[in-house]
Amino acid sequence: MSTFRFQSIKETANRRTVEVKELDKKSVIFGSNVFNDKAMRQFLTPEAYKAVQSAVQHGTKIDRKLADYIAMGMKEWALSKGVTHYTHWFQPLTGATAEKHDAFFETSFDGSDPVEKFGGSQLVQQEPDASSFPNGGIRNTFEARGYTAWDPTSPAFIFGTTLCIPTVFVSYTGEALDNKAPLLRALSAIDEAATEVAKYFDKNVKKVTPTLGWEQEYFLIDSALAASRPDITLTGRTLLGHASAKGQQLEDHYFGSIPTRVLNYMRDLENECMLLGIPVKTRHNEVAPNQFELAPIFEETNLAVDHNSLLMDVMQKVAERHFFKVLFHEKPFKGVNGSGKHNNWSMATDTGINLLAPGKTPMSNLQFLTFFINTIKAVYTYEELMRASIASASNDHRLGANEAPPAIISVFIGQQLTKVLENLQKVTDGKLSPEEKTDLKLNVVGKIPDVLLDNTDRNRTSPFAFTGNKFEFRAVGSSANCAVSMTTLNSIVAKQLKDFKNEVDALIEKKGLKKDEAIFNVLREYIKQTKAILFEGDGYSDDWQKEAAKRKLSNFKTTPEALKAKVSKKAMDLFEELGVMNHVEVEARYEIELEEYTKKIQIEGRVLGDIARNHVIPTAIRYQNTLIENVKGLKEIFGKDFEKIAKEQIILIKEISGHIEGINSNVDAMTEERKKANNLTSAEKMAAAYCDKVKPYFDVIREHCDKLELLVDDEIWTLTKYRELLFTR
Ligand SMILES: NC(=O)CC[C@H](N)C(=O)O
Repeated sequence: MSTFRFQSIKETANRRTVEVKELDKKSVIFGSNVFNDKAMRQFLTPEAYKAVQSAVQHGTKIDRKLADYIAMGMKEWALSKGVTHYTHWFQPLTGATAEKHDAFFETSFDGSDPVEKFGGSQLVQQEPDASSFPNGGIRNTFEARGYTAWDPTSPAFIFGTTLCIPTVFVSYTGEALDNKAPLLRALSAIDEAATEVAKYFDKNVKKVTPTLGWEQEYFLIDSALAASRPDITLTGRTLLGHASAKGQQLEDHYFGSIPTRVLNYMRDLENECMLLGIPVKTRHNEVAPNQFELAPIFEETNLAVDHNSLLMDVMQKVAERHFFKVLFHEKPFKGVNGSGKHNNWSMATDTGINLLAPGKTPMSNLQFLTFFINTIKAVYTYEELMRASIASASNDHRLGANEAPPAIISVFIGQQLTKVLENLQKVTDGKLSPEEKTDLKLNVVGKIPDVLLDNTDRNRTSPFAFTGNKFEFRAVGSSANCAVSMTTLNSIVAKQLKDFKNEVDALIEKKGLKKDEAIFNVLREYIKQTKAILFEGDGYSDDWQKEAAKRKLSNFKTTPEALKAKVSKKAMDLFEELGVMNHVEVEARYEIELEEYTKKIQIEGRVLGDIARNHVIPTAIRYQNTLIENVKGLKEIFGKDFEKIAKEQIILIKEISGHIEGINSNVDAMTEERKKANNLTSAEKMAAAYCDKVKPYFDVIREHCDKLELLVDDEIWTLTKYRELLFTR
């Protein structure tokens, strides 16, 4: 009997739900562990409070003395909540979060004067010895050390007994070594560009804030079952396993009643989120068995990104209390839905207007159309960069099936807006007659209903869908740090809005057009130019693949191919012009992502070889020996008639040998390809070799293993099966 598998199943079957401590109402506990406005007013001097506010709102610098006062207040607040340590909390280019805790506690060298200390210098800047994080050559090239610097726009928070201070991670020469610094620069670029355009419609606008509401999909697997699978433990996904007879075909899990054990986990998690100020709102069962989703209320993008990164960490920690393991991988199980992290994005003005929501007047609708069409134009111009921004080894498995968008980037806008764009396209070139203006006001911009048909989920195959008052970037993967896709999206729209402003101003100045005439003229041209990116149909159909090729849209199915757009001249120019990243920072990220891809496939290859040889083959041989014994016995009893009686067993014995041979020869061939790939010197070539030469063996090896799973006696099969992983909760 394969003890580990059955022990795990038994352990899971005996699980009790873990009780969750009831806390006060959400509105009462929300943000209790955040150094938010309320805490700041209580613990900071008025000058210190003002300094933080001004840094948050206007990006002003905080002087050293005030930093000392802020640190003091922060420490007092933290100590009042039983905190012992502090850490600069940052997001290195591993995609995860990083922290190194230091105690407040200090003594003099002879052990006297023990005291809790935390000064402005510790708050503002730290130099973690973080030399082992990926840096893509930045730090070697410049021999620069890295340091973390306080980001006052994202408030400090307490997790456990540690005060966490959100920071950027940069080298002494100024290059960003993390995901947050470029994001902050992109957010500032779009603020500047969008504010200028918004001023066409309302002179009072002083700031535009991009907003983000992510939806986090995930799988929840019992921790004992997860631990029984080396592939889940080491790669976050199953590398083999025959499909369960029942999967998601009955659609009985989606939005179904949430299993009690899971619900308790969710409640516990939500309590933690409330304390941390993460405004989680929605929870439900997703489509695949054991798949779930959690979504917050949208927030300012920097905060939303921090909250998502923090959440992923908290989710795993809370899961341990409930004997679950969270799988964030985009495709942990073959044949059922994968997990996305749909990024709902919009822009809001400091006057309280959502720039992607239609308004009540023709002018506010023209404002909406301006931002709407500019976003479409940005995606059209930079579709390859958008694809690159969501590329990863794990997302490659998800794209193109089971309600995840294909690798071709397109924009879905729905019928109503398609018609509006068709009409706008007919606007006269140059000056407009009074009749035409009235007609436009009444019948085009005046006809956009203030509540657009909610298109959410209407087209699940669209990578970038307009959903009534925001765009939903559906292609983002569940394990991704949203900073990467959000840096790209906000940068491309910033650049587009800058160009738009220049074009409109030129028409006003040089051709003497009125402001609204100029806007109509530029938008008309954009509509004509960007048609290729609009697509309303089935993203999975072969017709779309052909049609997209005709429209010259990119269709990069794998990460190494897709990533190339990141270092194209077009991308470098974009990021450099906006001051988001210089070419060193862009190239470093490209290199890091290629290396990450290579390493992930390398690890998967090794794990698969190991499981196939050390679990599957020995088990298959054990079963084959039983069959051989059986055949021998039959021969002993039945003599020459045994062949007829043992016919099926003999076929099975041969079949098993065939699969064993299939596994062995392909694992050997895969290992050979890995060796060859490892000898390549460029990161680009190595990633391509792992993708094109090594990875194709995964399916072949898996096929043999999965066939054997069906043949071999269930009692001795060592690997926990799909039906057990997906249906035991
Ligand atoms: N219901 C849904 O929206 C499913 C989305 C799907 N899980 C994805 O990969 O994006």
